[in-house]
Amino acid sequence: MSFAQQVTGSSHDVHNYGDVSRETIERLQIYVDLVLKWQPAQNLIAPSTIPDIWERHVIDSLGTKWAVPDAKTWVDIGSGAGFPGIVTAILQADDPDSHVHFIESNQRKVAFLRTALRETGAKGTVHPGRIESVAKSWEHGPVEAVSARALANLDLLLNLSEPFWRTGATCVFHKGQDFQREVNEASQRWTFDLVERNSLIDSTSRLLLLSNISSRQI
Ligand SMILES: C[S@@+](CC[C@H](N)C(=O)[O-])C[C@H]1O[C@@H](n2cnc3c(N)ncnc32)[C@H](O)[C@@H]1O
Repeated sequence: MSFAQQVTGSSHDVHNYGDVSRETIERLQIYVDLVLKWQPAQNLIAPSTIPDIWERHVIDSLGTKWAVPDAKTWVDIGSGAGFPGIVTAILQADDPDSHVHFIESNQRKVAFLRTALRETGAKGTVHPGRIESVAKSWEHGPVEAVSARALANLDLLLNLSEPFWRTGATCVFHKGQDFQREVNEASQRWTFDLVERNSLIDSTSRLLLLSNISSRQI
């Protein structure tokens, strides 16, 4: 059975979660088709999640942009196959002032992300390399939000994204059921204002929105 044949959900499922235009649905479909096409060679997502790609990856990623709807400029760190960054870029594809920057160290995923941007018509720039070095030599101005999913614990995420939140970005981090322990640990090194949002697909997971961040070690 091909990967496409394994998929149980469809683009129509997106309508159960929010108001999304026909053009956005079409772009999301192009993106999902591309992930499935590249999956055999690139192993972009965990094979066990392919049947649920719409819910587990696409719909889960919609929550990022919807959590900070006014943010137009984003950095998505450790982008992988583009969840949530490509979904964010697709949601704001019609806004001429919007832009998503992707930072990814794996060259094959960099190639995939560039192809996904081109084929969906979403706006963004892919920065190949490690977050630590790309962020430290950042020359693209401040961004309004920084996103990450399945990358690192909260303490490390705050370290990695410091060059972006220092210039005013709100952090939007997807976190699993261990989120409270991560918040407690990170609170020992950082102060921040925190808003918790339920994940769109899973009542035990959260989207953590952090702002007014500073280090306790001065
Ligand atoms: C587990 S994947 C998650 C990808 C995507 N955010 C998702 O949720 O599907 C983590 C990705 O981050 C990338 N990555 C990990 N550490 C990195 C670093 N220090 N700099 C840049 N990319 C990194 C890996 O190459 C990988 O593609």
